[in-house]
Amino acid sequence: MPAITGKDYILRINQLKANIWHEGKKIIGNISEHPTYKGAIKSQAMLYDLQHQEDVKDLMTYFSPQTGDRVGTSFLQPKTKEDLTKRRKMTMEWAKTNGGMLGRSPDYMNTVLMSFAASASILEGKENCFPENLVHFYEQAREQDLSFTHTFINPQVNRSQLYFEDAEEPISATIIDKNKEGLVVKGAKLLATQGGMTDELLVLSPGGITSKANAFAFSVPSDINGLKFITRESFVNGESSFNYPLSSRFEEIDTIVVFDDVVVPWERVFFYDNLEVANSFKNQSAFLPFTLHQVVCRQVVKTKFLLGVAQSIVDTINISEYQHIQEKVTEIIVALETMEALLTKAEWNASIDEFGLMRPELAPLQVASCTYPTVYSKLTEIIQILGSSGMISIPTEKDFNSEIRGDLTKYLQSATKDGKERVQLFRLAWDLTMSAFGTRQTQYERFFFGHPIRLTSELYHSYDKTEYINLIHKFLKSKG
Ligand SMILES: Cc1cc2nc3c(=O)[nH]c(=O)nc-3n(C[C@H](O)[C@H](O)[C@H](O)COP(=O)(O)OP(=O)(O)OC[C@H]3O[C@@H](n4cnc5c(N)ncnc54)[C@H](O)[C@@H]3O)c2cc1C
Repeated sequence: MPAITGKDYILRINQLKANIWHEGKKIIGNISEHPTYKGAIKSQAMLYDLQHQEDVKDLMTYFSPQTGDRVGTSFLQPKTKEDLTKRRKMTMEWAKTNGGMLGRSPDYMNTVLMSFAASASILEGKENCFPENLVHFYEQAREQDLSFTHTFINPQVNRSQLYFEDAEEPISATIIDKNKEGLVVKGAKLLATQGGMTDELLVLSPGGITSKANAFAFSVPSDINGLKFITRESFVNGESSFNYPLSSRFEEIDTIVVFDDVVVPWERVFFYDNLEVANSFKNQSAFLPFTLHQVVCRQVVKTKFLLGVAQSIVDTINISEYQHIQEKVTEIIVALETMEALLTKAEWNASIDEFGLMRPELAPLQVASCTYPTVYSKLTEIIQILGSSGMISIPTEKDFNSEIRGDLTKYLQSATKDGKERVQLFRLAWDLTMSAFGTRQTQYERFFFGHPIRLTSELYHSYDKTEYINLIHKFLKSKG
């Protein structure tokens, strides 16, 4: 099956019947109709529909090298700068439909898989490694347009560097047995965003592991025997897009993943029991530059969304004459231009890598990923400050449909909008920055790619500083 439509996606996800636990109960019935999942599933379905929309289908798809069918552009292994540009435009096209709020739109994980498969040669000849499984699985995912979530973080039991898990039964997902069908895995992983609403779950060991039993990479269908998703509390307060413009549409539920003796079929195993590979594959592969490229594209779109909300508030209550307001909006402009400049530099300096991919320059993308986790929370704070009490005086759609409508329309009017239009804007600003959905977005941007401190440390170690050291040596030797 080539690039799917939204209907295909919904049908497949409903058929899966993954084992999902929500508020103490197992979800029974169609997941696409469940109040917590339905908004995000519908929004994700719209992304798949774009792959078939006449005016953008050439951007959203390309012709499979295997079948000649149209397949999703996020699976494209870029060989030229044009390919890389196409990938950027595709990600931005998808992100525009949700203001960058869907952190795990399918292009994120498709990019992860694409980059891993392109780097499969790293695994060749290494113990307990199956590069051919990885390549074959990528091809299958591309041809069937499979959707993915992933999980790699172990439960937050004890993060001391000296901690070694020695519980009787595994807490972190662990290989407890091997048989002729595959690996037997027991334990848990935190966390999987969109858990239960994707075809597949890609499972990887986190960096810095010390036990072979925790060293693995594989993918399993979301409904495989023994796999359980446990959701957090839902942040969907209702279906009204007036009241909850973002959470009603883009709530990507986060889940804890439990493996109860899950048998991972051998053909789905990419590597296991190999500490050296588990701790190095991610960074040696093309994962970082390509995944960060997708991430920064989405974050640029998200920053534009924030800027649009901020300036709309400024115009609506007419506060643009104040210098500190100008300074605050300018801070968002600076963030946007900085992120775009970093993205442009990464693409400008792209070059063919050892896997034959047109790889964007890594350092500017790393800089973006070190910057955004701290900048994003400042940007949301700016919106809270601009909106002030307006973020609180936000009656609901029901109020506007009641007999007090007249009061609200009159007393909540603004310089440029009637009461209802003004409240609609402020409800958006609230859902973006203050609701449970909004604060989760902030936590997501802080942590979804790992600890900010680890990201800075990685940049420190990978950044080539030789030229600058030589400059100083030369300077010190020179005479005035
Ligand atoms: C909204 C959201 C969605 C997510 N979605 C996914 C997903 O879909 N799939 C997935 O696999 N992961 C996901 N994650 C997990 C994410 O990758 C982790 O949050 C991140 O890697 C940090 O790990 P942790 O949360 O376990 O924090 P911890 O490691 O427990 O850190 C807690 C605190 O201690 C500090 N700390 C811990 N160890 C060290 C150290 N060695 N050096 C310095 N400081 C340290 C951290 O900086 C942090 O401040 C998601 C996270 C969030 C918040």
